[in-house]
Amino acid sequence: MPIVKNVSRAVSQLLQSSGCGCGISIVPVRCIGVSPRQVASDASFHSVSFSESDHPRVLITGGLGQLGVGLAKLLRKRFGKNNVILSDIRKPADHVFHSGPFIYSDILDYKNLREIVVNNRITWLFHYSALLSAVGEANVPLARAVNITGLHNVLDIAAEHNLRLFVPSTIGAFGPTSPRDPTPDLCIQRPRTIYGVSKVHAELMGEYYHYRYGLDFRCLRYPGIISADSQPGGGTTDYAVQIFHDAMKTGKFQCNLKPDTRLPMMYIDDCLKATLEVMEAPAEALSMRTYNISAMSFTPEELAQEVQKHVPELQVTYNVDEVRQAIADSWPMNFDDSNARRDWGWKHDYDLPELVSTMFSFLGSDSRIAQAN
Ligand SMILES: NC(=O)c1ccc[n+]([C@@H]2O[C@H](COP(=O)([O-])OP(=O)(O)OC[C@H]3O[C@@H](n4cnc5c(N)ncnc54)[C@H](O)[C@@H]3O)[C@@H](O)[C@H]2O)c1
Ligand SMILES: C[C@@H](O)[C@H](N)C(=O)O
Repeated sequence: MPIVKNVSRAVSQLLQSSGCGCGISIVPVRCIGVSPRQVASDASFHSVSFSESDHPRVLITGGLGQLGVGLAKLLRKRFGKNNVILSDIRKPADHVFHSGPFIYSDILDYKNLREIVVNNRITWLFHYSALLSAVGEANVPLARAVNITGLHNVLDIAAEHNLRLFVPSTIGAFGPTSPRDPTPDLCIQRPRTIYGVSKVHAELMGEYYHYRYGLDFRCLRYPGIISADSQPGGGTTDYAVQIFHDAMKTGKFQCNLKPDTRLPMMYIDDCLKATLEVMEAPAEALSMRTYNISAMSFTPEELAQEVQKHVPELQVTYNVDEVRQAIADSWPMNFDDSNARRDWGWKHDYDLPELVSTMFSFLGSDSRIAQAN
C-alpha cells in the first residue's frame, strides 16, 4: 500500500511539524475530564500482580457470550490467569466469576472503558461485544449503538493507549452482490443487515486507524461458530448448535433454515486458535489486516445426516424463519481463506465428522447412542 503509507506519513509529518499548539493529535485522543463516576475498575481484580512480564495484559469485551469464556480460558492458559480480564454488562455465572478476573464494562461508557484499560495496564483488547444478525434486525437502534458507537469507543481507546486490537468480523459482512461460492477476502461488500453493515464499518475503520494512526488492528471474518458449552447469542447460524442439544434432549429438531441452505461453519476451538494465532503473528507476516478464515461448509440436511450417525432416531422438520432465511441466502456459501493460510499459516483441525463427534463427546451422548444401538 505505498500510496496509503505515503498519505499517512505526510499527514503525520504535517501534524508534528505544525507547532501551532492547536491541540491536533496524531492519535484520536478525546478531550474528557475526570469521570464523575468513580468506578472501582479493578474491584474484582485484587490478586493481580503488576510485576513486569512479557505477557500481554488482556481485556475481552462482551466476554460472556458464546465465544468469550472459551477465549479467556485459552488466553489464561497461555498468559496466566490474572493477565486476562473478562468483561460484560451481564452477571457472570459462578464458575466464570471464580475462574479469573471479571469486571463490569459497558462499551458505550467511554470513560469507564478508558479507566479499565488504564488501571489494569491493558495491552491487548479483544472486542467481542456485539448484537448478532437476527437480534440486530429485531432492534436496529441498539445494534447500531453497540456495534458502531461501541466500536468507535474501543478504537479511540486502543489508539490512544497503543493497544493491539482484535475485532471479529463475519461471513455476514458480505451480501447478495458478493461472490458467494467462494467468497474471497476482497470483493463487493454490500450486506443487507445492520450487523453486516456494522462489521464492514468495523473492518474499514480498523484498517483506517491502522494506516492513519498506526493502530495494530487485526480482524478475522469468522464463519458460524459451533460450541458445546456455550449458547449462541441470536444469529442466523444458531440452528447448527441447537440441533445437538435437541438431538440429545428430545430426539426432535425443528430447523429454521431450508434444508439446502449452505453456510461456512467452524468448531469453536479452531476459531479461538485462529484468533490467538493472528494476534501473535509478526506484523510483517500480515499482508492484510482483515482475513477470511474457513474450516467447513454444510447445509442443515448434511449436518442432520452426520448427527443421525450418532443419534439415528433424530427426526428433523423444517419451519423456515423468513428473516433468517433471507439473511442466510445473502451470505457466502464457501469462504476462500487462502490468504490466511499463506500469510500466517492458518490451518483448521475440525471438519464435519470431527465436529459432530466432538460435540457429542462434550454433551455426553454415550447414553443415547447406547440406547439407539
Ligand atoms: N458466534 C458466531 O457464530 C460468530 C460468528 C462471526 C462473528 N462473531 C463475532 O464474535 C463476537 C463474539 O460473538 P458471540 O457469539 O460471543 O456473541 P454473543 O451475542 O454470544 O455475545 C455478545 C456479548 O456482548 C455483550 N454486550 C451487549 N451489549 C454490550 C455492551 N453495551 N457493552 C458490553 N457488552 C455488551 C452481551 O452481553 C453478550 O454477552 C461478536 O463480535 C460477533 O459478531 C461471532
Ligand atoms: C455468522 C455469525 O456472524 C453469527 N453466528 C450470526 O449468525 O449472526
